[in-house]
Amino acid sequence: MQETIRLEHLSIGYKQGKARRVVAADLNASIDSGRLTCLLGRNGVGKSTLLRTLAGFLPPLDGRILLHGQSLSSYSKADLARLVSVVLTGKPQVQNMRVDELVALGRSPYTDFWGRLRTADRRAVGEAMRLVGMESLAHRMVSDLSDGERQKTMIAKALAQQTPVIILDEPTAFLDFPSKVETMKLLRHLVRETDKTIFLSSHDLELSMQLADRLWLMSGRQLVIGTPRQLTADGTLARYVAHPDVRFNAEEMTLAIEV
Ligand SMILES: Nc1ncnc2c1ncn2[C@@H]1O[C@H](COP(=O)(O)OP(=O)(O)OP(=O)(O)O)[C@@H](O)[C@H]1O
Repeated sequence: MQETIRLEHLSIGYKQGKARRVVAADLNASIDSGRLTCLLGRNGVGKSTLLRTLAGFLPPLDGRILLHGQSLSSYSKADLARLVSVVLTGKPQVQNMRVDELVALGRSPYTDFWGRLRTADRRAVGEAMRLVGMESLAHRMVSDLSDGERQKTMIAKALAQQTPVIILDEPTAFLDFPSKVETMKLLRHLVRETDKTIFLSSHDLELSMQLADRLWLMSGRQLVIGTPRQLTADGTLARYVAHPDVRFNAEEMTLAIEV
Protein backbone atom coordinates (compact mmCIF):
# COMPACT_ATOMS: atom_id res chain seq x y z
CA MET A 1 0.00 0.00 0.00
CA GLN A 2 1.43 3.37 -0.97
CA GLU A 3 0.34 6.87 -1.84
CA THR A 4 -0.51 7.13 -5.53
CA ILE A 5 -2.39 10.39 -5.92
CA ARG A 6 -2.04 13.55 -3.85
CA LEU A 7 -4.24 16.65 -3.96
CA GLU A 8 -2.49 19.82 -2.82
CA HIS A 9 -4.64 22.91 -2.27
CA LEU A 10 -6.70 21.74 -5.20
CA SER A 11 -9.58 23.87 -6.42
CA ILE A 12 -11.88 22.36 -9.01
CA GLY A 13 -14.54 23.84 -11.24
CA TYR A 14 -15.14 25.47 -14.58
CA LYS A 15 -13.87 28.49 -16.46
CA GLN A 16 -16.56 30.34 -18.39
CA GLY A 17 -14.81 33.08 -20.30
CA LYS A 18 -13.12 35.14 -17.63
CA ALA A 19 -15.49 33.92 -14.92
CA ARG A 20 -14.67 30.93 -12.74
CA ARG A 21 -17.23 28.62 -11.24
CA VAL A 22 -15.51 27.08 -8.22
CA VAL A 23 -17.10 23.74 -7.29
CA ALA A 24 -14.73 22.89 -4.41
CA ALA A 25 -11.66 24.68 -3.10
CA ASP A 26 -8.47 23.91 -1.19
CA LEU A 27 -8.81 20.13 -1.24
CA ASN A 28 -5.90 18.36 0.46
CA ALA A 29 -5.92 14.57 0.48
CA SER A 30 -4.22 11.47 -0.82
CA ILE A 31 -5.34 8.19 -2.35
CA ASP A 32 -3.45 4.96 -1.69
CA SER A 33 -2.99 1.82 -3.72
CA GLY A 34 -4.39 -1.43 -2.34
CA ARG A 35 -7.50 0.33 -1.06
CA LEU A 36 -10.95 0.83 -2.50
CA THR A 37 -11.82 4.51 -2.06
CA CYS A 38 -15.42 5.64 -2.60
CA LEU A 39 -16.46 9.24 -3.15
CA LEU A 40 -19.90 10.12 -1.78
CA GLY A 41 -21.92 13.31 -1.88
CA ARG A 42 -25.27 14.70 -2.85
CA ASN A 43 -26.28 15.49 -6.44
CA GLY A 44 -24.35 18.42 -7.85
CA VAL A 45 -21.79 18.60 -5.04
CA GLY A 46 -18.89 18.08 -7.46
CA LYS A 47 -18.02 14.37 -7.56
CA SER A 48 -17.84 14.12 -11.36
CA THR A 49 -15.94 17.40 -11.51
CA LEU A 50 -13.35 15.99 -9.08
CA LEU A 51 -13.05 12.68 -10.95
CA ARG A 52 -12.68 14.45 -14.29
CA THR A 53 -9.98 16.69 -12.81
CA LEU A 54 -8.12 13.71 -11.34
CA ALA A 55 -8.33 11.97 -14.71
CA GLY A 56 -6.69 14.97 -16.38
CA PHE A 57 -9.78 15.86 -18.47
CA LEU A 58 -10.36 19.16 -16.66
CA PRO A 59 -7.56 21.49 -15.56
CA PRO A 60 -7.45 22.40 -11.85
CA LEU A 61 -8.52 25.98 -11.12
CA ASP A 62 -5.81 26.15 -8.45
CA GLY A 63 -3.38 23.90 -6.63
CA ARG A 64 -2.07 20.67 -8.08
CA ILE A 65 -2.46 16.93 -8.37
CA LEU A 66 0.52 14.64 -7.97
CA LEU A 67 0.51 11.17 -9.51
CA HIS A 68 3.33 8.97 -8.24
CA GLY A 69 4.94 12.15 -6.88
CA GLN A 70 4.92 13.94 -10.24
CA SER A 71 2.54 16.68 -11.34
CA LEU A 72 -0.35 15.20 -13.33
CA SER A 73 0.00 17.93 -15.95
CA SER A 74 3.60 16.91 -16.67
CA TYR A 75 2.60 13.48 -18.01
CA SER A 76 2.12 13.01 -21.74
CA LYS A 77 -1.25 11.65 -22.89
CA ALA A 78 0.44 8.40 -23.89
CA ASP A 79 2.07 7.95 -20.48
CA LEU A 80 -1.16 8.79 -18.69
CA ALA A 81 -3.06 6.19 -20.73
CA ARG A 82 -0.75 3.50 -19.34
CA LEU A 83 -1.21 4.73 -15.78
CA VAL A 84 -4.84 5.78 -15.44
CA SER A 85 -8.01 4.30 -16.93
CA VAL A 86 -11.28 6.13 -16.60
CA VAL A 87 -14.92 5.06 -16.76
CA LEU A 88 -17.21 8.07 -16.90
CA THR A 89 -21.00 8.14 -16.82
CA GLY A 90 -22.98 8.56 -20.01
CA LYS A 91 -23.13 6.50 -23.14
CA PRO A 92 -19.88 5.75 -24.95
CA GLN A 93 -19.59 7.67 -28.19
CA VAL A 94 -18.79 4.52 -30.11
CA GLN A 95 -21.93 2.46 -30.57
CA ASN A 96 -21.32 0.93 -33.96
CA MET A 97 -18.92 -1.78 -32.87
CA ARG A 98 -18.97 -5.11 -31.10
CA VAL A 99 -18.51 -5.50 -27.36
CA ASP A 100 -15.14 -7.23 -27.74
CA GLU A 101 -13.97 -4.48 -30.13
CA LEU A 102 -14.90 -1.76 -27.62
CA VAL A 103 -13.12 -3.62 -24.79
CA ALA A 104 -10.10 -4.02 -27.10
CA LEU A 105 -9.88 -0.21 -27.37
CA GLY A 106 -8.58 -0.45 -23.81
CA ARG A 107 -5.44 -1.97 -25.33
CA SER A 108 -4.72 1.06 -27.54
CA PRO A 109 -1.93 2.41 -25.26
CA TYR A 110 -0.03 -0.81 -26.05
CA THR A 111 -0.87 -1.53 -29.69
CA ASP A 112 0.71 -0.17 -32.86
CA PHE A 113 -0.66 2.59 -35.10
CA TRP A 114 -3.11 0.13 -36.71
CA GLY A 115 -4.39 -1.12 -33.37
CA ARG A 116 -3.35 -4.69 -34.15
CA LEU A 117 -3.89 -6.99 -31.19
CA ARG A 118 -1.17 -9.40 -30.17
CA THR A 119 -1.69 -12.56 -28.12
CA ALA A 120 -1.14 -10.71 -24.84
CA ASP A 121 -3.71 -8.05 -25.88
CA ARG A 122 -6.32 -10.68 -26.79
CA ARG A 123 -5.69 -12.42 -23.49
CA ALA A 124 -6.17 -9.15 -21.58
CA VAL A 125 -9.43 -8.44 -23.45
CA GLY A 126 -10.77 -11.96 -22.79
CA GLU A 127 -9.78 -11.82 -19.13
CA ALA A 128 -11.40 -8.39 -18.65
CA MET A 129 -14.68 -9.59 -20.20
CA ARG A 130 -14.58 -12.71 -18.05
CA LEU A 131 -14.07 -10.67 -14.87
CA VAL A 132 -17.22 -8.59 -15.48
CA GLY A 133 -19.21 -11.55 -16.82
CA MET A 134 -19.58 -10.23 -20.39
CA GLU A 135 -17.99 -13.13 -22.32
CA SER A 136 -21.28 -14.43 -23.69
CA LEU A 137 -22.08 -10.98 -25.15
CA ALA A 138 -18.65 -10.49 -26.76
CA HIS A 139 -20.08 -10.38 -30.31
CA ARG A 140 -23.13 -8.23 -29.61
CA MET A 141 -23.26 -4.66 -30.95
CA VAL A 142 -22.70 -1.98 -28.32
CA SER A 143 -25.80 -0.13 -29.60
CA ASP A 144 -27.94 -3.18 -28.70
CA LEU A 145 -26.82 -3.42 -25.07
CA SER A 146 -28.87 -2.54 -22.02
CA ASP A 147 -27.55 0.30 -19.83
CA GLY A 148 -26.16 -2.20 -17.32
CA GLU A 149 -24.47 -4.32 -19.99
CA ARG A 150 -22.91 -1.19 -21.48
CA GLN A 151 -21.67 -0.16 -18.03
CA LYS A 152 -20.02 -3.56 -17.56
CA THR A 153 -18.46 -3.29 -21.03
CA MET A 154 -16.91 0.06 -20.10
CA ILE A 155 -15.55 -1.42 -16.87
CA ALA A 156 -14.09 -4.32 -18.90
CA LYS A 157 -12.43 -1.80 -21.25
CA ALA A 158 -10.81 -0.10 -18.23
CA LEU A 159 -9.65 -3.47 -16.87
CA ALA A 160 -8.21 -4.42 -20.28
CA GLN A 161 -6.15 -1.22 -20.15
CA GLN A 162 -4.27 -2.78 -17.19
CA THR A 163 -3.39 0.49 -15.50
CA PRO A 164 -2.33 0.82 -11.86
CA VAL A 165 -5.01 3.50 -11.31
CA ILE A 166 -8.70 3.16 -12.21
CA ILE A 167 -11.14 6.04 -11.81
CA LEU A 168 -14.85 5.30 -12.15
CA ASP A 169 -17.79 7.69 -12.05
CA GLU A 170 -20.80 5.86 -10.61
CA PRO A 171 -19.84 2.43 -11.97
CA THR A 172 -22.85 0.78 -10.33
CA ALA A 173 -25.44 3.35 -11.45
CA PHE A 174 -27.35 1.28 -14.00
CA LEU A 175 -26.73 -2.14 -12.54
CA ASP A 176 -29.27 -4.46 -10.94
CA PHE A 177 -28.64 -5.24 -7.28
CA PRO A 178 -26.66 -8.51 -7.72
CA SER A 179 -24.54 -6.84 -10.42
CA LYS A 180 -23.89 -3.84 -8.14
CA VAL A 181 -22.65 -6.18 -5.41
CA GLU A 182 -20.57 -8.23 -7.88
CA THR A 183 -18.99 -5.13 -9.42
CA MET A 184 -18.08 -3.60 -6.06
CA LYS A 185 -16.72 -6.93 -4.82
CA LEU A 186 -14.71 -7.34 -8.03
CA LEU A 187 -13.16 -3.87 -7.59
CA ARG A 188 -12.46 -4.59 -3.92
CA HIS A 189 -10.86 -7.91 -4.86
CA LEU A 190 -8.76 -6.22 -7.58
CA VAL A 191 -7.26 -3.62 -5.23
CA ARG A 192 -6.28 -6.34 -2.82
CA GLU A 193 -4.91 -8.83 -5.33
CA THR A 194 -3.10 -6.41 -7.62
CA ASP A 195 -2.41 -3.41 -5.34
CA LYS A 196 -4.22 -1.15 -7.80
CA THR A 197 -5.59 2.25 -6.85
CA ILE A 198 -9.33 2.38 -7.41
CA PHE A 199 -11.28 5.59 -6.83
CA LEU A 200 -14.98 5.65 -7.60
CA SER A 201 -18.02 7.79 -6.98
CA SER A 202 -21.27 6.26 -5.86
CA HIS A 203 -24.77 6.95 -4.60
CA ASP A 204 -24.99 3.38 -3.27
CA LEU A 205 -24.36 4.28 0.34
CA GLU A 206 -24.84 0.88 1.96
CA LEU A 207 -22.58 -0.83 -0.58
CA SER A 208 -19.93 1.85 -0.14
CA MET A 209 -20.10 1.70 3.65
CA GLN A 210 -19.80 -2.06 3.64
CA LEU A 211 -17.22 -2.57 0.89
CA ALA A 212 -15.01 0.54 0.72
CA ASP A 213 -11.76 0.79 2.63
CA ARG A 214 -11.97 4.59 2.69
CA LEU A 215 -14.78 7.04 2.11
CA TRP A 216 -14.51 10.59 0.85
CA LEU A 217 -17.62 12.59 1.61
CA MET A 218 -18.02 15.88 -0.26
CA SER A 219 -20.49 18.28 1.28
CA GLY A 220 -20.66 21.98 0.65
CA ARG A 221 -17.06 22.86 0.02
CA GLN A 222 -15.82 20.41 2.62
CA LEU A 223 -14.22 17.03 2.13
CA VAL A 224 -14.38 14.55 5.01
CA ILE A 225 -12.25 11.42 4.74
CA GLY A 226 -12.09 8.29 6.85
CA THR A 227 -12.84 4.60 7.03
CA PRO A 228 -16.53 3.68 7.03
CA ARG A 229 -16.17 2.82 10.74
CA GLN A 230 -14.61 6.20 11.56
CA LEU A 231 -17.26 8.18 9.65
CA THR A 232 -19.97 6.10 11.31
CA ALA A 233 -18.52 6.57 14.79
CA ASP A 234 -18.18 10.35 14.47
CA GLY A 235 -21.71 10.75 13.11
CA THR A 236 -20.65 12.01 9.66
CA LEU A 237 -22.60 9.33 7.76
CA ALA A 238 -25.67 9.65 9.99
CA ARG A 239 -25.72 13.39 9.25
CA TYR A 240 -25.29 12.71 5.53
CA VAL A 241 -28.37 10.47 5.38
CA ALA A 242 -30.35 12.46 7.96
CA HIS A 243 -34.00 12.28 7.01
CA PRO A 244 -37.06 11.91 9.24
CA ASP A 245 -38.00 8.62 7.54
CA VAL A 246 -34.54 7.01 7.46
CA ARG A 247 -33.07 5.05 10.33
CA PHE A 248 -29.30 4.63 10.20
CA ASN A 249 -28.03 1.48 11.89
CA ALA A 250 -24.44 2.36 12.75
CA GLU A 251 -23.67 -1.10 14.10
CA GLU A 252 -24.62 -2.95 10.92
CA MET A 253 -23.99 -0.02 8.54
CA THR A 254 -27.45 -0.34 7.05
CA LEU A 255 -30.33 2.02 6.36
CA ALA A 256 -33.97 1.31 7.05
CA ILE A 257 -36.93 3.33 5.86
CA GLU A 258 -39.74 4.00 8.31
CA VAL A 259 -43.14 3.47 6.70
N1 LIG B 1 -19.43 21.96 -17.88
C1 LIG B 1 -19.85 22.62 -16.78
N2 LIG B 1 -19.77 23.96 -16.71
C2 LIG B 1 -20.19 24.63 -15.61
N3 LIG B 1 -20.70 24.04 -14.51
C3 LIG B 1 -20.79 22.70 -14.53
C4 LIG B 1 -20.37 21.91 -15.65
N4 LIG B 1 -20.59 20.61 -15.36
C5 LIG B 1 -21.11 20.59 -14.12
N5 LIG B 1 -21.23 21.83 -13.62
C6 LIG B 1 -21.74 22.20 -12.29
O1 LIG B 1 -20.79 21.82 -11.31
C7 LIG B 1 -21.45 21.36 -10.13
C8 LIG B 1 -20.95 19.97 -9.79
O2 LIG B 1 -21.40 19.06 -10.80
P1 LIG B 1 -20.94 17.55 -10.80
O3 LIG B 1 -21.47 16.94 -12.07
O4 LIG B 1 -19.50 17.46 -10.54
O5 LIG B 1 -21.74 16.99 -9.53
P2 LIG B 1 -21.94 15.49 -9.00
O6 LIG B 1 -21.60 15.51 -7.54
O7 LIG B 1 -21.17 14.55 -9.86
O8 LIG B 1 -23.51 15.31 -9.20
P3 LIG B 1 -24.40 13.98 -9.45
O9 LIG B 1 -24.38 13.19 -8.18
O10 LIG B 1 -25.75 14.58 -9.70
O11 LIG B 1 -23.85 13.25 -10.63
C9 LIG B 1 -22.95 21.41 -10.42
O12 LIG B 1 -23.47 22.58 -9.84
C10 LIG B 1 -23.02 21.47 -11.93
O13 LIG B 1 -24.17 22.19 -12.34
